[in-house]
Amino acid sequence: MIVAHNAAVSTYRTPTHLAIGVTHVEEAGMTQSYALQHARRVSSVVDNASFHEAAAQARLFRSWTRSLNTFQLDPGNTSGPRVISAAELKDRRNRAEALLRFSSPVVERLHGIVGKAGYCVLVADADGALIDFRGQEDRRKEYRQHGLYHGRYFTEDAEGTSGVACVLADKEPITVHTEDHFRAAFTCLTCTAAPIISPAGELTGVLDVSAVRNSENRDSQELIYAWVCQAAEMIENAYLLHDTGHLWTLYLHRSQDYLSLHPELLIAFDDAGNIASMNRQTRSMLSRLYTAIPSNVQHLFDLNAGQVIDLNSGLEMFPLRLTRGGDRFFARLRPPRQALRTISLPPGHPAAGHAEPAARAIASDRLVTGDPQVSSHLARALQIIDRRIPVLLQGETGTGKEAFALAVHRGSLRAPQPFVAVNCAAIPDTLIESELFGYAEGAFTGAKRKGLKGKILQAHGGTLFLDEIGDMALPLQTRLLRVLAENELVPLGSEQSVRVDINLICATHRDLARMVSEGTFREDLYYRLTGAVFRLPPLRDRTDLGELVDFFLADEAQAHGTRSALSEEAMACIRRYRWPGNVRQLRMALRYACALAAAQGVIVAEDLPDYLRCPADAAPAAPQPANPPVTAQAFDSAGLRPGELLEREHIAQMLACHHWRVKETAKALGMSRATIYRKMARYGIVYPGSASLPGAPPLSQTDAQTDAQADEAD
Ligand SMILES: Nc1ncnc2c1ncn2[C@@H]1O[C@H](COP(=O)(O)OP(=O)(O)OP(=O)(O)O)[C@@H](O)[C@H]1O
Repeated sequence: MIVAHNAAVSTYRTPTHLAIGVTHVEEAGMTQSYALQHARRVSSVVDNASFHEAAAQARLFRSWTRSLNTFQLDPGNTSGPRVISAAELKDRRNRAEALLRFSSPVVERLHGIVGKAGYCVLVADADGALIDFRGQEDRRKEYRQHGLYHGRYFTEDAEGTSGVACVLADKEPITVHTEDHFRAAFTCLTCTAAPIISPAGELTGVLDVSAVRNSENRDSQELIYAWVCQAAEMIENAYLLHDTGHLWTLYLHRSQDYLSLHPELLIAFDDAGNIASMNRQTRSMLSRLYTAIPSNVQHLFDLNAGQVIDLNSGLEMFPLRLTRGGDRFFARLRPPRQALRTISLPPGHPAAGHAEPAARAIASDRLVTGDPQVSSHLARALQIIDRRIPVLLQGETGTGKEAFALAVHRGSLRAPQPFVAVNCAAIPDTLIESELFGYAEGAFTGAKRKGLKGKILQAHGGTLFLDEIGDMALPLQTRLLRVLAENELVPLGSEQSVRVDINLICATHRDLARMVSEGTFREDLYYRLTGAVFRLPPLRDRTDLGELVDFFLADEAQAHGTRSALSEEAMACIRRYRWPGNVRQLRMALRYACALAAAQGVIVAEDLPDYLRCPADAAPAAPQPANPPVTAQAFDSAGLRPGELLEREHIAQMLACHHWRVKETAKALGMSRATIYRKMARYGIVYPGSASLPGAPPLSQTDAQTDAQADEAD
């Protein structure tokens, strides 16, 4: 940072209340006389209104005038910009998480283009605080010394004219080249900045590309100017596309080749054609054509929303002509995301009043939420997830706890960051510690040479999903508690703690409260995990079975190219069954049926798995598997809850259907082999005619590990 050593009284006109002097900074190579000279020039220009009237120059002149007259700043001041505290920077970055999420990849790319030429790339928030920085490693010190670093604060009222300050004032891009800066401290900088406007039309940030001691003239910045404007537009478009996922979005370009790569125009509208949002290019083009920009697509294209949607059906691209001006475009229409439509709650629903803005509600297009209980849970989870409230999901096996957790992650601000899922029951106790916490180089014999980054650290910045948390051993619970309390972890064999920042979602089918009272689950951890608790209903209680069936049939069709329909008889079988394996079992059953029915295209009852087939005239209330598990009657039901009893029954059925081959059963159930072994041990499911599990003892560390590895390889 620039350090002021000395002060000398200047002779130029100074703001009346300031007993100013020119501080000179030898480290920055700036002399006192230079600062004085600059200050005189600024004063004289403002006093004599002698700036050129070119648009940008006029903006600079206005900014100089405000800096000198309104804010009473000293143009001869050579000290650096105000630096905000680390805590304030963190807070600002948190508040601008959405902006950073969309700007980060673009900033990275832009830096890849301009970095080697000596430019750094910065993002300022809407108040002018620099919250993101990319610069060449070997120039960092220099950038920092001149205020081009995160944590610096560039507002016009404090630092006078600068690229960021001008954009904040006028919401227009600008290049502020060397002596265009108001304060002498910044005249060695060349800054080109552009606004980043949110889909709601508000200024949310500023993208800035700057260099120190750029020897080129101002015209040389034209290319940088074009890049910065284009990059800012890319950020805005990404923001808009994310924000309007619940709407129809038209992508338009004059050339069909560029339509997918880089659409010129983006217009988002609802089912009635009301335009909810458009990108900057659309806005500027339409404002040239209309005095007031039309509010419905019908006025733009002479086609109502329904006709535009019809044009799109079955076509990847279609032509569209603007009514006014007659420009022709190639168009693509993105339909609203399904999840958003299914999770919108009816007015009067307890969660409806608190609905977040639509963009936040985009949870996933991979989760069926037609059941009101599921949709209400999802809406609430999305409302709290960005507030660092840990979520606990409860529900029987296969009810979609992991799918739900993933949807919540995808609808959170952390969506671009990793989602890391760990099944605490599937990893042997002896391995789970290193899996979760990682270990340092050479931590123990057999450790990987370079150490291992544990799952918790892999989830840094994103979401960690701990499935079957009730199966975590007490010592590990203690370690996890420490991580959650301190936001730090120490990998095995390391002495250094590492900071971690995660959203935590846990799941269990166990009764954690009961485990706490029995002393098998730590009470303090229980309260840490249960910021919000959602119980996912079993499939037999869900009202959206039909939607789930459609969803899985569509999924199969997409994977295999042929769409199968369900006969009424087959659907009746599906409706009658109790689904102990829940949504997972339904998915696998439909996959099986689609494979058998592939040729004829209609799934009949005979195509369904044995356990599902039931004659229409003898619909059983309880499952009557074609191949009943030999050992079912040997189960000890003591201590198992209804959901667990069903799961036990389901796994036993599936094992019997698959001739007790664990690998195939695991595949059919969509579980890992290690999980099947665990569940067999837990529920006391034994191989027919045997007192132990099939094959070698499955729960030995090596076998379960080998199975887990094999599952990963599968
Ligand atoms: N609402 C849903 N919409 C679409 N697919 C779903 C839904 N719920 C579950 N699934 C699918 O069902 C399968 C099982 O779901 P998932 O693994 O999330 O269940 P789970 O409750 O976590 O199971 P477990 O308790 O055994 O860990 C997955 O393939 C998942 O994608």
